[in-house]
Amino acid sequence: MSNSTPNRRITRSTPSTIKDLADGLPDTPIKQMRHPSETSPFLPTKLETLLLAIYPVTLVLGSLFSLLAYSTRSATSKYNPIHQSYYPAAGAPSYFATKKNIFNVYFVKKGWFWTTLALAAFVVTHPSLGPSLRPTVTRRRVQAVARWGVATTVWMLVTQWCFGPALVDRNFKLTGGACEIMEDPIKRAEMGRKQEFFTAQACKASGGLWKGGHDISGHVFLLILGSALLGMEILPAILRARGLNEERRVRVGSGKVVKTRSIVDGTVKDTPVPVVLTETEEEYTKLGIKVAVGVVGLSWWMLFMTAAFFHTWFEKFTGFLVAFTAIFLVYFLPRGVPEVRAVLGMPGL
Ligand SMILES: CCCCC/C=C\C/C=C\C/C=C\C/C=C\CCCC(=O)SCCNC(=O)CCNC(=O)[C@H](O)C(C)(C)COP(=O)(O)O
Ligand SMILES: Nc1ncnc2c1ncn2[C@@H]1O[C@H](COP(=O)(O)O)[C@@H](OP(=O)(O)O)[C@H]1O
Repeated sequence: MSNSTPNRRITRSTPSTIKDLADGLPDTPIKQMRHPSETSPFLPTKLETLLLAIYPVTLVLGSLFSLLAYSTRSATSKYNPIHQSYYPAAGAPSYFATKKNIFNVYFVKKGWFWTTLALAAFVVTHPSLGPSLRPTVTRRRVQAVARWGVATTVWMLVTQWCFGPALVDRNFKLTGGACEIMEDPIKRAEMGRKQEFFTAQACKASGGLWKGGHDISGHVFLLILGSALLGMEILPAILRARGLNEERRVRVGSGKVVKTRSIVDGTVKDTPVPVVLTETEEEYTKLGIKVAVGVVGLSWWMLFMTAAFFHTWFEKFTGFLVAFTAIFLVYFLPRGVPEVRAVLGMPGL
């Protein structure tokens, strides 16, 4: 990747904004006011920070709602930490506080499928990745699938299978958890060797109680990771369609940090080339984005419901932390490490 052409910001002769002025100054107080993402490519831009902040805010508001709302205080059932829900379900404060609610059963419990479907719709229709609805293999499509592959691997290791039980189950056992029927020696003998590595799913399916350990919220993890993945993928397309400025920065081969909008086809350019879309491409742009926004919206609502009616504060916090680690790996690490970016790329770049 060439970086011999200087960045547009550096070549501009007359400063027109306070930020331009600050860029030309040594370490002055104005310069110190710069957003952290302007100095480290690993950090989210102002807009990304604002959007990602929705997650912790939702978790806090949902948890506060469960403490303060009349419906939860007056419910005939109380929150039961072993069942991780209001128990018995018949006295739950809301339809959304029951595990069998239709959105939980068909949307969250199949959440990775819906995330994959929405991403696939965006990848095959959006003109910024390749010709709409044509099976052409482009670099951007391959890299989008690679990012999905890394996120899917993390999702699988955390919630499904990690060379045996998933990480959430291993963590539960490591922190002192066990399946209650395993404590009965007769039942334990009946189960045999196959189920020695017990998982939450196997425990609950055998009528046991999965209790005692720390249970990272799988729902919080999945809903944040899936919706942030879709959000991060479509954000550059939305910004471009609205003619808004792109503020992401990346470290290039020489070690210099440049704005992504000055990179065109892997080369640092003086003037970004404007994107012109045909009418059909615009239609597909809208369709791919609408599907993704729909899945992101429903994920947000279910995250709010999970925060309000399920889990303890700490279980939600660890679910959030694991999801944000995965988001950092897939979307922020490549900005600062050109070698990782060569494989995973970046949405819209
Ligand atoms: C970028 C495009 C992707 C490329 C994919 C390749 C081709 C795609 C072509 C078409 C796409 C159409 C369909 C997608 C087909 C296959 C890929 C999907 C793979 C899956 O994800 S299928 C598995 C679905 N399962 C889930 O989603 C389960 C989600 N549930 C959980 O993770 C857990 O239940 C939990 C975290 C919600 C918590 O569990 P509990 O503790 O409550 O039990
Ligand atoms: N928003 C939501 N709606 C319904 N059930 C939810 C939920 N969030 C969490 N749960 C339930 O709470 C339990 C713990 O979830 P998790 O650890 O995935 O966050 C799971 O119970 P089950 O495993 O009995 O279905 C899950 O279905």
